[in-house]
Amino acid sequence: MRNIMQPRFLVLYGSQKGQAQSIAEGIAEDAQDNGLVAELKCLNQTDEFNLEKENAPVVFIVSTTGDGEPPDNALKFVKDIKTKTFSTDHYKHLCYRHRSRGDTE
Ligand SMILES: Cc1cc2nc3c(=O)[nH]c(=O)nc-3n(C[C@H](O)[C@H](O)[C@H](O)COP(=O)(O)O)c2cc1C
Repeated sequence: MRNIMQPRFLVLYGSQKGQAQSIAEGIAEDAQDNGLVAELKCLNQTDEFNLEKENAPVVFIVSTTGDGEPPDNALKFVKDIKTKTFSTDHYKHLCYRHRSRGDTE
Protein backbone atom coordinates (compact mmCIF):
# COMPACT_ATOMS: atom_id res chain seq x y z
CA MET A 1 0.00 0.00 0.00
CA ARG A 2 1.27 3.45 -0.91
CA ASN A 3 2.32 5.75 1.92
CA ILE A 4 0.64 9.08 1.19
CA MET A 5 3.66 10.91 2.61
CA GLN A 6 5.97 9.51 -0.08
CA PRO A 7 6.56 11.98 -2.91
CA ARG A 8 4.95 10.74 -6.09
CA PHE A 9 5.72 11.27 -9.73
CA LEU A 10 4.48 9.87 -13.00
CA VAL A 11 6.66 8.11 -15.58
CA LEU A 12 5.16 7.85 -19.07
CA TYR A 13 6.89 5.88 -21.78
CA GLY A 14 6.49 5.18 -25.46
CA SER A 15 8.67 2.40 -26.80
CA GLN A 16 8.83 0.36 -29.99
CA LYS A 17 11.53 -2.21 -29.18
CA GLY A 18 11.68 -1.96 -25.40
CA GLN A 19 14.66 0.31 -24.66
CA ALA A 20 12.62 3.34 -23.61
CA GLN A 21 10.35 1.07 -21.58
CA SER A 22 13.38 -0.46 -19.88
CA ILE A 23 14.74 3.00 -19.00
CA ALA A 24 11.32 4.03 -17.65
CA GLU A 25 11.17 0.86 -15.55
CA GLY A 26 14.66 1.59 -14.24
CA ILE A 27 13.60 5.08 -13.18
CA ALA A 28 10.58 3.63 -11.38
CA GLU A 29 12.77 1.08 -9.58
CA ASP A 30 15.33 3.72 -8.59
CA ALA A 31 12.51 5.89 -7.30
CA GLN A 32 11.21 3.09 -5.12
CA ASP A 33 14.72 2.44 -3.78
CA ASN A 34 14.94 6.11 -2.83
CA GLY A 35 11.63 6.42 -1.03
CA LEU A 36 9.68 7.90 -3.92
CA VAL A 37 6.58 6.56 -5.59
CA ALA A 38 6.78 6.42 -9.38
CA GLU A 39 3.64 5.50 -11.25
CA LEU A 40 4.74 3.83 -14.45
CA LYS A 41 2.37 3.99 -17.42
CA CYS A 42 2.61 3.44 -21.13
CA LEU A 43 1.42 6.41 -23.19
CA ASN A 44 -1.35 4.23 -24.62
CA GLN A 45 -2.86 3.75 -21.15
CA THR A 46 -4.66 7.03 -21.57
CA ASP A 47 -7.45 6.13 -19.17
CA GLU A 48 -4.90 5.65 -16.37
CA PHE A 49 -3.39 9.13 -16.30
CA ASN A 50 -4.76 12.63 -16.75
CA LEU A 51 -2.29 15.35 -17.66
CA GLU A 52 -5.04 17.96 -17.43
CA LYS A 53 -5.23 17.36 -13.68
CA GLU A 54 -1.78 16.01 -12.90
CA ASN A 55 -0.04 17.94 -10.14
CA ALA A 56 2.94 15.62 -9.63
CA PRO A 57 6.09 15.85 -11.76
CA VAL A 58 5.92 13.87 -15.01
CA VAL A 59 8.85 12.19 -16.79
CA PHE A 60 8.38 11.25 -20.45
CA ILE A 61 10.68 8.60 -21.95
CA VAL A 62 9.87 8.17 -25.63
CA SER A 63 11.77 6.56 -28.48
CA THR A 64 11.69 7.34 -32.19
CA THR A 65 10.97 4.75 -34.82
CA GLY A 66 10.29 4.52 -38.57
CA ASP A 67 11.40 7.83 -40.06
CA GLY A 68 11.12 10.10 -37.07
CA GLU A 69 7.81 8.58 -35.97
CA PRO A 70 6.48 7.95 -32.48
CA PRO A 71 6.39 4.31 -31.39
CA ASP A 72 3.12 2.44 -31.97
CA ASN A 73 2.19 2.64 -28.30
CA ALA A 74 2.55 6.45 -28.32
CA LEU A 75 0.83 7.11 -31.66
CA LYS A 76 -2.62 7.91 -30.31
CA PHE A 77 -1.22 10.16 -27.56
CA VAL A 78 0.92 12.11 -30.06
CA LYS A 79 -1.92 12.32 -32.59
CA ASP A 80 -4.31 13.65 -29.94
CA ILE A 81 -1.81 16.27 -28.76
CA LYS A 82 -1.09 17.37 -32.32
CA THR A 83 -4.68 17.60 -33.48
CA LYS A 84 -6.12 19.41 -30.47
CA THR A 85 -5.93 23.16 -30.12
CA PHE A 86 -4.70 24.22 -26.71
CA SER A 87 -4.42 27.61 -25.11
CA THR A 88 -0.81 28.63 -24.49
CA ASP A 89 -1.22 28.03 -20.75
CA HIS A 90 -3.13 24.75 -21.05
CA TYR A 91 -0.30 22.69 -19.54
CA LYS A 92 1.16 25.51 -17.47
CA HIS A 93 0.52 23.50 -14.31
CA LEU A 94 2.59 20.59 -15.55
CA CYS A 95 6.12 20.06 -14.25
CA TYR A 96 7.75 17.68 -16.69
CA ARG A 97 10.98 16.41 -18.22
CA HIS A 98 11.25 14.63 -21.52
CA ARG A 99 13.96 12.19 -22.52
CA SER A 100 14.01 11.10 -26.12
CA ARG A 101 15.59 7.91 -27.40
CA GLY A 102 16.98 7.84 -30.91
CA ASP A 103 20.15 7.31 -32.91
CA THR A 104 19.99 10.34 -35.16
CA GLU A 105 19.61 14.07 -34.53
C1 LIG B 1 13.18 0.59 -37.44
C2 LIG B 1 13.84 1.67 -36.61
C3 LIG B 1 13.64 2.99 -36.96
C4 LIG B 1 14.28 4.02 -36.23
N1 LIG B 1 14.07 5.32 -36.61
C5 LIG B 1 14.68 6.31 -35.91
C6 LIG B 1 14.49 7.68 -36.29
O1 LIG B 1 13.78 8.00 -37.24
N2 LIG B 1 15.12 8.63 -35.56
C7 LIG B 1 15.92 8.32 -34.50
O2 LIG B 1 16.48 9.23 -33.89
N3 LIG B 1 16.11 7.03 -34.12
C8 LIG B 1 15.52 6.02 -34.79
N4 LIG B 1 15.72 4.71 -34.42
C9 LIG B 1 16.56 4.42 -33.26
C10 LIG B 1 15.70 4.14 -32.04
O3 LIG B 1 14.95 5.28 -31.66
C11 LIG B 1 16.62 3.77 -30.87
O4 LIG B 1 17.27 2.55 -31.15
C12 LIG B 1 15.84 3.65 -29.58
O5 LIG B 1 16.73 3.42 -28.51
C13 LIG B 1 14.82 2.53 -29.65
O6 LIG B 1 14.03 2.59 -28.46
P1 LIG B 1 12.86 1.52 -28.21
O7 LIG B 1 13.52 0.19 -28.03
O8 LIG B 1 12.24 2.00 -26.94
O9 LIG B 1 11.92 1.56 -29.36
C14 LIG B 1 15.11 3.69 -35.14
C15 LIG B 1 15.30 2.34 -34.79
C16 LIG B 1 14.66 1.34 -35.51
C17 LIG B 1 14.90 -0.11 -35.14
